[in-house]
Amino acid sequence: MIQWSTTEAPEIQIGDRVLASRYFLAPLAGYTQHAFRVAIRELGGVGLCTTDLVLASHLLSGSRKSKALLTTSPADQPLTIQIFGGVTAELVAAARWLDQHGYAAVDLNMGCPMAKINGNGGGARIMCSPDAACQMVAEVVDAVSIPVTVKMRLGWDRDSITAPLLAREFEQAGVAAITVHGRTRNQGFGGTVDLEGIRQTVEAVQHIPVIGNGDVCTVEDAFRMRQQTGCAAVSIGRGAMLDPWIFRKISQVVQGEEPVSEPTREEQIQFLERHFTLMFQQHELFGCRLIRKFAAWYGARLGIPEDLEDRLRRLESDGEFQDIVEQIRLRHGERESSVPTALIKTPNGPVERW
Ligand SMILES: Cc1cc2nc3c(=O)[nH]c(=O)nc-3n(C[C@H](O)[C@H](O)[C@H](O)COP(=O)(O)O)c2cc1C
Repeated sequence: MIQWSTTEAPEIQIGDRVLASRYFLAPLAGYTQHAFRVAIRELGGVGLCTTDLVLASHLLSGSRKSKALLTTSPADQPLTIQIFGGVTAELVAAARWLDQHGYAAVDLNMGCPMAKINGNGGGARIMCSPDAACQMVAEVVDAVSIPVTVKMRLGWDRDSITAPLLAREFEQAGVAAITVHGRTRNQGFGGTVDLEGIRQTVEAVQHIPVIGNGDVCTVEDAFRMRQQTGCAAVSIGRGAMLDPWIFRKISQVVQGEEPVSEPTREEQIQFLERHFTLMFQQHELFGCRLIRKFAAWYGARLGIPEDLEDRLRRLESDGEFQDIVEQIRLRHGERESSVPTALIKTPNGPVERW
């Protein structure tokens, strides 16, 4: 077990917000909707959640999809809204709209590697034009009174590592914090995270918190990220779907409550039920479709037998869900494989095709 100093304050300040924990849920488009955020917050230890990325022009036109992504509740705080787009005027207008409608913070996506996002001029593509990126960020910061943060990768490729330079410039422009996923755009989700690259970004700024991100799947990974990079906080994406209790466990270690407790069998089943209930409350029958993609992430961790994981992946109705849960209660842990099915599911193949 990697030890962690218990003398450090557990909370962190980003702009005018004081967050109770330094361990955040990273945005995962298609997964980190309201239902997942609330279900995971209820387990404890989450300092901040961020929405899936919302296209600025869709937010402004009030599209149904963007409204669903902006859905929040008192149980879903603190929350940051992430926007993206290649047109500065749209990003400025979207950030202003969020400010005027009571949202507490806005995050600009400069990290997404997907072709359709980069084709819009958004996502990681922006990092290729540092002057334009700085201008864009400065205009958004100047337009709002809420904290503006930026999520980025280390750069476009190995020969173009721009994160440290951009972080320094963004701090000057008034950005409140920066999250760095320790991979380049061309790495996609392959290879390993470059902790040295994150460290260089941490060292490039003067005061603002840098949040380290990438491949944190255990409590040890989280503390290693902090020790080796010096980052002020850690954001966890896929690791939270593979183990929704990761934040609670980190918080137990931070508070000196070792050994950390693993969720009981009943807690695991109740988590699945809670996530589904929240999803169904918001989306009704469509919630069944949305919960399907979690099956591959949850199966191994929640002790779901493979055949029931497969049924969850094809879920059609509330009644069927109740039946599956009843079966899981009877057959919890009866699995051939303890490797989560989802671990082979991140984008692969030539990067141009994503
Ligand atoms: C399915 C999926 C969807 C993602 N969606 C977003 C997104 O909407 N916004 C964003 O900034 N990053 C997004 N990311 C990147 C993650 O936030 C994170 O940077 C990356 O997965 C590395 O962290 P992890 O290893 O903890 O998952 C996504 C990643 C995945 C796998």
